[in-house]
Amino acid sequence: MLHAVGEGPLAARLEALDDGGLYLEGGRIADAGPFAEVRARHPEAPVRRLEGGLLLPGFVDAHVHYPQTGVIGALGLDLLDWLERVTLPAEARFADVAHARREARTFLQALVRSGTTRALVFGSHFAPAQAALFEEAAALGFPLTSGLATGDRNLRAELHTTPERAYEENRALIERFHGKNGLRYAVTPRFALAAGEALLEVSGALLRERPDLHFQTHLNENPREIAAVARLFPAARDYLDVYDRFGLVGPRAVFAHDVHPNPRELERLAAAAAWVAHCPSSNAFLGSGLFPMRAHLEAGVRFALGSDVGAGTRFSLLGEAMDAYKTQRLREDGVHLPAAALLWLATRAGVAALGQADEAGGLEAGMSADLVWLRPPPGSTFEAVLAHAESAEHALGAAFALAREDAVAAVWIRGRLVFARGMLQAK
Ligand SMILES: Nc1nc2[nH]cnc2c(=O)[nH]1
Ligand SMILES: [Zn+2]
Repeated sequence: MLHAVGEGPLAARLEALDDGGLYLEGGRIADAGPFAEVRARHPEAPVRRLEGGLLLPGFVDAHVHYPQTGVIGALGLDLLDWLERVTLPAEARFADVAHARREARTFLQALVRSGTTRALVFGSHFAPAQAALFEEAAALGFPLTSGLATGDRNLRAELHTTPERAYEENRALIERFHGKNGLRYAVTPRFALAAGEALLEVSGALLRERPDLHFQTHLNENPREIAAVARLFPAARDYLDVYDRFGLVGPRAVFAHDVHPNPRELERLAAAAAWVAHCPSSNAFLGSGLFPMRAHLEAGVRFALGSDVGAGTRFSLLGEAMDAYKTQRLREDGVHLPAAALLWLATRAGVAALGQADEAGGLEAGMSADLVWLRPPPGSTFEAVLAHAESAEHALGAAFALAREDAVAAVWIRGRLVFARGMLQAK
């Protein structure tokens, strides 16, 4: 078993035990260490043996879209055309709540089968569809942070709301779900291109009324998008400033992408202790660009990893970590990311972005028992490489390169088995 420790991606170290043991109590890790020692301290406890493979903390996805599972893989488009031609039509179908509920189940299953045990999820534009997601997450015991996506221009008419309606629907959803059953609410205007001033004002008002809410949106993803935002908000200094003027830039905010920031925006994100969700497979897929990680690190801007499904090409945070690594290899100023940094980004960074760093992200005593057991499918390349791995770094590197959904053997959230290969879902 292994996890990453340390204060940031570049300070991260791996802690690994060949024959480790965890003692679970009330959904938490109550004791951890070498198996023989943990066993000796808890001689009566029932034992579940996990032979082979790697036991890791569950992954945390800091940016993923609930209504977009079905659009993964729509080739050949950049952000604005992809939204108009493929994604917004698919999202319009969530007006049908029966469709939405089926998709909510599929979406949550896709997360857990990929080893994701917590996530910040971009919601649907339809309040009943959003309620269905919260209900399904509560039924599964998935610690979801999410909110109603809102926009009042430049989408499709069916997806548009009004500032008044957005306020009322947000309030009702917050009342029903926030802080209950492990669910948390995030105010979620889609992006500045789709949100008029009054809608952004409503978003700020909701955050002022309830300072324990989270906030998420998109930022600086694509040059055409950035130019359009500048035309819509001529008084704003830059893209981030559009949000800042409405009180939306703070430590509980997560801005997806930020592929093309200017130095002022980086400085402001750092000063506000806001988070960026780096979504490498999406940025490659839509041709949005190569994330300037060094500039974020040098400015002191914190970032986590997001799959950004459906522009992202799979739910696996192992895959996103590999793509983050490759993206840096492709930049002249790229940051070298060792295995410990990638694991830190896939676990500790996401929980910190969600304000849950003390709750999950590692295997130390006191943490929620959110676990993923990777075991190579028999005959797989992952199995062959793992057999040769002589260090935890190499084993983990093989997992980032090769392990995807089919290598996830079992997943626990708060100590409860939520997925085991071969079973639809273990309750
Ligand atoms: N990648 C991505 N960027 C967006 N910007 C606004 N909406 C979206 C979306 O659905 N996906
Ligand atoms: Zn997104």
